[in-house]
Amino acid sequence: MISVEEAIDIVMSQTIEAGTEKVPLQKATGRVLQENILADRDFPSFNRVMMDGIAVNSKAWQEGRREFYVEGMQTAGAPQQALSQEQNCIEVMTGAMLPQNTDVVIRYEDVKIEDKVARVSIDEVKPLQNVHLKGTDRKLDDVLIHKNQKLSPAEIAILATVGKHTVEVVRHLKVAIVSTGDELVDVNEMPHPYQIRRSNTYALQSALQAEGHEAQAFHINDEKDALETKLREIVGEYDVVILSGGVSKGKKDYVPEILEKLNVKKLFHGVKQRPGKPFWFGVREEGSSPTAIFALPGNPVSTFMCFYAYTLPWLRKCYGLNTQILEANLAEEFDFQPPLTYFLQVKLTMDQGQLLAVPVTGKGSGDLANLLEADAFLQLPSDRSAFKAGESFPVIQYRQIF
Ligand SMILES: Nc1nc2c(c(=O)[nH]1)N[C@H]1C(S)=C(S)[C@@H](COP(=O)(O)OP(=O)(O)OC[C@H]3O[C@@H](n4cnc5c(N)ncnc54)[C@H](O)[C@@H]3O)O[C@H]1N2
Ligand code: MOO
Ligand SMILES: [Mg+2]
Repeated sequence: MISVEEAIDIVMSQTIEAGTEKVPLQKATGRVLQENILADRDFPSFNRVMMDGIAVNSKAWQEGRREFYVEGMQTAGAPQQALSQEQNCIEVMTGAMLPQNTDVVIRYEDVKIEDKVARVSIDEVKPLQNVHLKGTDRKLDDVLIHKNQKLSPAEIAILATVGKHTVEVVRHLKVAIVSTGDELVDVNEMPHPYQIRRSNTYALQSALQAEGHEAQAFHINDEKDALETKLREIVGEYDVVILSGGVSKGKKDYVPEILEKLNVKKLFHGVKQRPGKPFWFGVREEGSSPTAIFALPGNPVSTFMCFYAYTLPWLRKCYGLNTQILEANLAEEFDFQPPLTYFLQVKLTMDQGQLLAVPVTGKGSGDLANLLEADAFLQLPSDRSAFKAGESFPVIQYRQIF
């Protein structure tokens, strides 16, 4: 059996080259950009009025004029007008082009308009006040967003403004999630006393969805022929296969032998950790592109933990993204004797700017209801058995709490 550190190194060394694809802007959030985005015009692209009010010529102002005849109105979305007489003004709206022959905008709040004459009630104006000058934010052809940037709503706004209705991003790998087990029925079914509803595939699909990722779910019973036939198809078609169950010592735990029969190269089986000890990982190099296979132990908390500790950081790395691992302080002392890395379930709180982890142990890796009580797993190293309050350890969060 290998250590958690070795298992992580092996998994992370097996990233898949995802390639690129084009997606519509509305589907681009969370994706990793694969092109540089340039300004298609100056920002702003014209001298833009910043306040609703009147536009005047500063020369007239300097000569002492405080009353201006209103010549017309320049609204947003209309071609630029020109002030014909320097002593006059034009009413202007936010987002409109500043009329030619004007260079100062005075807000309606500082003006009283009666009988087409605007009387200004302030004593001072600054040159170009309330004017957003063409090209002052960014210039035509400036690089606005660099390749490899993960797209958030801020980048989406910029992509929209430069007219990118489709965007080149890192391709999403095709992910299959497969539950195995004769005891499992689907959510819409009523289980017999000896059955349960399958929850792992839904949990994994949801965890991927939270990451903006789609995945197809399958179920296979504990039958060698069915496993071989269906897994052959799935492994042939998908880039990533996440299995749950059938990897331990049971008489119907066929998954490892079937995967090896399908020429999936086993990279490890068994990790010195709790939960998730029987975790199996391998790759199939056959065909045009490799397939990575995460065969996670079926106990719900094990499946859950292994996905967040291994599969998710691996998937992000395939897309050129890092998984930042925070540390949290243990809130109370904790003992764990076996020489295994213990992923302790914890409830996270914030204490004077520090993450604090309160143990909520639950009843083992079959106790999926305990996932509701915790937010994260605190990774306690295998080389010690006593952990003191206040010590800090890496934390793998599955619930975003802040
Ligand atoms: N003799 C030994 N027995 C077991 C060992 C061991 O070392 N020696 N390891 C235990 C550990 S640790 C784990 S974890 C489990 C892993 O079991 P499998 O990966 O073989 O999974 P199954 O046997 O198929 O199922 C285990 C458990 O999980 C439930 N399950 C499975 N899939 C789902 C699902 N999609 N949704 C909800 N629940 C699921 C299943 O009903 C079982 O209760 O093995 C221990 N045994
Ligand atoms: O590894 Mo198992 O996940 O402890 O129950
Ligand atoms: Mg089993």
